[in-house]
Amino acid sequence: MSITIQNVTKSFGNFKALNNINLKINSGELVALLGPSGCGKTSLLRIIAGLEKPDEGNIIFHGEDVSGHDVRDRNVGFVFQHYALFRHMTVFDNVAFGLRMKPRAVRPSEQVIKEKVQYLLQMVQLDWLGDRYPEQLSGGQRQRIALARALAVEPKVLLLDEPFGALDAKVRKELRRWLARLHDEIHLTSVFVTHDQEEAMEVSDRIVVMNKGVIEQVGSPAELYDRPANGFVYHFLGDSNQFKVGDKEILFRPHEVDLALTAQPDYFEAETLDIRPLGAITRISIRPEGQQDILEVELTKDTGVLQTLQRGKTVYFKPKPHQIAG
Ligand SMILES: Nc1ncnc2c1ncn2[C@@H]1O[C@H](COP(=O)(O)OP(=O)(O)OP(=O)(O)O)[C@@H](O)[C@H]1O
Repeated sequence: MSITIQNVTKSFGNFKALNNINLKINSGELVALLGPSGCGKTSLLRIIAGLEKPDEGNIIFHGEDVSGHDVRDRNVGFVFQHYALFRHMTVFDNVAFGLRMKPRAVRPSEQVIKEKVQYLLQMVQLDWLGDRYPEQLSGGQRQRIALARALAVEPKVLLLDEPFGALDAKVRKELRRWLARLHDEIHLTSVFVTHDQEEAMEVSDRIVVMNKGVIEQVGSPAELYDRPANGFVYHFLGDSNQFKVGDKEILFRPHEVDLALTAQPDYFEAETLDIRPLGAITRISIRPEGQQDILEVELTKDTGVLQTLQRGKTVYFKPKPHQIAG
C-alpha cells in the first residue's frame, strides 16, 4: 500500500504546524519522519492515520483518496509511545481485542483468533507471555505486545510514533534492530516518527527530515549523510564542527580531520584539551590557535598519532570539509 501526501497544510490557531507537505511513500517501505521537537512529525502521522484533518491537501492510499475517510476505514495500525495496553486483560486478550471487536459478519471464529494470536506472539517472540497481565511485563515487552496488537487486524499501513521513546538506551537499540528485521520479513508500509537521528538511520529505508512544518530533504540514510541539501540537514544528521578560516566558516564532521604532531602545509595549529578513548574510536577535543570554539576530532583507536598525542600539547589539524549543496 503506497501513501501519497499531497499539498498538506495544517494550522493550529495562527500557527502553521505543516506547510504544504508533499511526499510519496512506496509500498512496503519503512520511512522515518525525523526532526526536532515541534517540527510537525506527529501532526503529519495523525493526518495520515485520519486522527486529524488537514486544512488543505489530500492523503491517497494506493491511488484512492482517503482524505474523507474516518480513521476506522483506513485500516492503519498504530503504536504510540504511551499507548497503554488494557490493564485488566491478559497479553493474549490484548492482542485478540481488535479481532474480537470486528463486526460479526467478518469476525473470525475463536479458534482462528487463537491461532492468529499465537502466531503474532511468536512473531514478536513473546509467545510464552500470553497469560500475563501488562503490569507483569517489562517496558520493551509491552511495546512488542502493542505492536502485535496493532498487527492483529492486518493493517495496510503501520504508524509508529516514537514507539521506543520511553525505554532505556539498550532496550531501545535492541527493539529497533528487531523492528527492522521484522519489517524485512513482513514488508508492511510503515511510517515511524523519531527525533533521534541514529534511530532513523539504523531502521529506515528512507528518512524525511522535517523542520518547522516543512520537509528539508528526503533520502536514504547514506544520501542524507553524504549529500545533505543544506546546513540544517547536515547538523541534524550527526555531530559537526564549525571552524573559521579568515572570514569563511567551514563545516566538517569529527572523523573528517587529519591530525599531525608537527607543522605541515595546510594544517592549522591547536591545543589538545582532552583525549577520550571510547572503545573503537578515540575522541580528541582541540582548540584552534586564536579561537574560542572547541573542535571534536574522532580517530580510530589504532591511529598512529594517538601513540604520542598528549593533553595540553600542540597538535596540527587539517579538516576535510563537507560540501553542502544549496
Ligand atoms: N492540538 C493542537 N493544538 C495546538 N497546537 C498544536 C496541537 N497539536 C500540535 N500543535 C503544535 O503544532 C506543532 C507541531 O506539533 P507536532 O506534535 O506535530 O510536533 P512533533 O514534531 O511531533 O514534536 P515532538 O517531537 O515534540 O512530539 C507544535 O508547535 C505543537 O505545539
